[in-house]
Amino acid sequence: MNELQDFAIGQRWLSDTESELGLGVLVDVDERTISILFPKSDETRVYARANAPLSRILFKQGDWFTDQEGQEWQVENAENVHGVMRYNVVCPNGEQRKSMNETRLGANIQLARPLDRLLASQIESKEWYDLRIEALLMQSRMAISPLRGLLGPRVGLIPHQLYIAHEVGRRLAPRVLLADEVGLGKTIEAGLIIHQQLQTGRSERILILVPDSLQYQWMIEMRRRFNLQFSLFDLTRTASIKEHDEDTNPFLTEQCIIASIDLLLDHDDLKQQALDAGFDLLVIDEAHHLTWHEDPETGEGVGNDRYDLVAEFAAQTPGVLLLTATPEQLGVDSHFARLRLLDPQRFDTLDHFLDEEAQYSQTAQIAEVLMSDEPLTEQHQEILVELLGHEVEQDGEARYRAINELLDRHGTGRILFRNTREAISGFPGRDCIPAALPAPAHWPLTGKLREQMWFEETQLDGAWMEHDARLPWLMDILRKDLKHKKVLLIARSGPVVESLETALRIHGGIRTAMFHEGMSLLERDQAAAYFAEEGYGAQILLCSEIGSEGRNFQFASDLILFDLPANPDVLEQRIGRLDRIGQQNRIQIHVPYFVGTAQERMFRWYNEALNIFSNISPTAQTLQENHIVALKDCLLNDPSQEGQGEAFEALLEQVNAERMALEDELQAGRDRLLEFNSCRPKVAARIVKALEDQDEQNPLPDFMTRFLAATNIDFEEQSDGTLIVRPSDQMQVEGLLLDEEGMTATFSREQAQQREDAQYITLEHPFTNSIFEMIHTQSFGNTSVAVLKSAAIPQGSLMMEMWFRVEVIAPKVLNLAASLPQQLIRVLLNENGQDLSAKINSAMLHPYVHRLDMSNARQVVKLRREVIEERYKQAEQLAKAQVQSFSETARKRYNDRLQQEIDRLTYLKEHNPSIREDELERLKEQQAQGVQLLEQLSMVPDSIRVMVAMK
Ligand SMILES: Nc1ncnc2c1ncn2[C@@H]1O[C@H](COP(=O)(O)OP(=O)(O)OP(=O)(O)O)[C@@H](O)[C@H]1O
Repeated sequence: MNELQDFAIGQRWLSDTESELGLGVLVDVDERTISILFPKSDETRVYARANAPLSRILFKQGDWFTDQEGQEWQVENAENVHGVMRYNVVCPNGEQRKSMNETRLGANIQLARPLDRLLASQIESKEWYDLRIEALLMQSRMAISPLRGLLGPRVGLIPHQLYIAHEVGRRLAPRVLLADEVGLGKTIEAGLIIHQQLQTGRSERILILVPDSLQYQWMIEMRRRFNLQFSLFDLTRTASIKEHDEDTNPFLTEQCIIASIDLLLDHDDLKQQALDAGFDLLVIDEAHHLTWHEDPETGEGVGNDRYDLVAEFAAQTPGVLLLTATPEQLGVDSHFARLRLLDPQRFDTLDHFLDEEAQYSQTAQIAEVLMSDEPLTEQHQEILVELLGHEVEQDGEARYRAINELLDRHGTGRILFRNTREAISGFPGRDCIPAALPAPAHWPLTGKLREQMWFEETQLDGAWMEHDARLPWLMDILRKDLKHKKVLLIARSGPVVESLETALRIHGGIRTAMFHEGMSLLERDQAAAYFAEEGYGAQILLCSEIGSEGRNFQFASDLILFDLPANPDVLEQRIGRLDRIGQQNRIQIHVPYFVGTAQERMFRWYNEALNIFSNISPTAQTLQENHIVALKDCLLNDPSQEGQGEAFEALLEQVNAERMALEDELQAGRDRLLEFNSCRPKVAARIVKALEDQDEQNPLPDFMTRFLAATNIDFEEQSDGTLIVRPSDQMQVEGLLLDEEGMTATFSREQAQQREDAQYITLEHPFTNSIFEMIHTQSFGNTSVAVLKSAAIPQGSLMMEMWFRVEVIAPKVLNLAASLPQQLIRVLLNENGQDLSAKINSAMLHPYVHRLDMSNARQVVKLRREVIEERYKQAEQLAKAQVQSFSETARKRYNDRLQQEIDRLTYLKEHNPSIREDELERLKEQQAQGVQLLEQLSMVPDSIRVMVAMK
């Protein structure tokens, strides 16, 4: 078999990465894409023509194949007719000859049967055989592992993230709002979910829409941490695709795409094409920009353009992840509307939502009791009967189950995840360092708030700097206290940042970098990199407000707020650039303000009323909204005027008291419940432990070094434990994902996080997968003849070990293989046909098996051919019988597993309308389809080893 590059309809192709789909037929081809129908699994896939992971299947004279009716034929000769092969074939008894197109080939394809190879003296080395079996065993364990999709990512094991990933990543078509507080790892959670969805085949086409300033960061994060190659679609990219072919839909040329949401907002044609292309999973970052409100007059909902755009996509995409650290930033209306995007049936009207919110407190209170050691009183039991329909026993287990039941019925429980810093330890904390400066002589003390707060923004030429005390103050601290520090400065506007940067660089001789909306994306990323550079990098990065979202600057711990934003959530986003996972030091927040101006009052509002600098404040946004009118009054009016000063002091005091009361209330109430739902500590701890165990007992390092040595791939162990792996001229295998220039590899999670230049090699890394895939699809090590050193067995007699793979040909999305009791069957027979499979396992046999030189090995096969064939037939029969029982077990398991889920959802649906009807329907369909497909397991002979007993 070999590859032909020209495509023609009717050709047969096999997926390199998913051979279980069976043999596909090319059904459509155009300039950029090809479509392959896989009849066995009834799926059509569209691939980019340039890099389709497919192999053309061709047969040569003497090869055997099976046609669509299951009839076997041997090829006598073949000719190429307009790109499609026409085979002249003969049936096994030679009585019938005919000519048929390759289109008539059956979809089940068997590559290089091990027995045929063995009998043809194609004998492989003992090392290769051992490696093959180890790889198959690792792969089959992975297929049924609950950790699938969580092993590969280069991330630290952070419980709340793993909990969410585990909970959401396994869902079919997950639709959730990831709303952890700023900097707790929502991008990582989304990446973990995406990774699981892709690994298990639940999603294949993914679209990530982000603000344009975050596109590269997302692309890099997906590649660096998850080994996922997302393509960045901007105007240049889409235009260049269209240049080649006007009619191509660019969104069909790749499976995983990142684009700026503005690109689709500004270009209707692209938006339409993205909609037409269709995706399995949609991810929206910074989702607080999607806003919505109910028109008080008409009662109609009105969304902004972003909301409407996402609503269109969300309506036709099965999976949707929305990410925001500040879900209620723009009010409860928008929060409700975003939940409605995810589940329109459940969140039907705003009023209904508000009513329900009001009732959560009862649920929260009783959940609190259940979580504590407090005994359940009669009164508690009454509430529980009302909420759950039954009483709850006092023991821990029953209480835990009851909490789960409550959580399942809690309104947003299944779709909203919000972890807070309070619940997650390890953040070093923050200090506020105010700098009270004299106001410039003509600073406005009356008039518009905009001018009283940010007068510099009205002077685009930078003239304000001449009299602004913040500039000398800034130069001074950068030269003294912050001399050897990395400093992030954020101001609201681009022009202000530009003027400041020029002044610091030219007049202050300070190494600066800048980041604002007037710069190209590339320039911004370069600036961020210059700032991150140790040693010679910039001392200060000056950002406009766009730098306050999503970026990672936790290597710095000094933040200068050159001005204060109008909104507490925006302020939290700013601080969040530094106050993130990975921050090692207490964060120093420097806040200059002009004494006696609105700036001072704003500072005091944030500091004394909302207490936002020293702690993330979950109530700040709501409090500000509630007091916005009084606050505006106080900000606008000079406190030295009569009565104003007292009014402001009173407001600060009142709101501070309210804040503390509200925080106490939240503490006692609903947020604890939401927190518990967002991370159930026991479950999270179990996942972390399982991953730690896997890291500790990882079989991969040993396997990999032996594999590299056995296949002549160059590798060198470094003193720090990393490996440098390079392809060599003598390399004995093909098809591995290894670049010409090679790679630095590490197997250690810890090292992988420090050494980003090193590939983190895991069971899910593309390189490992390419080895497994090569083994799966090629004959690597699938025959072996060895010596069995044992005095207990008659000398010269044979023992045979044969492996068969059990495969389900089905759409990957059903994940049926996970229900098989095993994916491999091993049969061990002695020469007389005694079945020793159960008695002697591989590990027991291993120490007794030794190499046999090739010429003796060939002799053995030649002389003992009959016995070998006989035992092989027997093994096949034994394996077939097992496959039958596997099929029954798998059907029962699959059916039961889905039935449990269906029962749970049906039951919950009676109590909690947050269960979507289509979720239930989908499960039922999946159950029926899966059970049916599991009836037809196929058994593929994988490998064979003949052992000769010698002393
Ligand atoms: N499990 C992890 N292992 C290693 N690094 C992590 C992990 N989780 C988060 N980080 C790092 O912490 C920082 C914050 O993570 P991330 O950007 O995902 O947070 P976020 O919640 O999306 O932030 P924001 O609210 O600012 O958008 C990032 O630099 C990320 O790389």
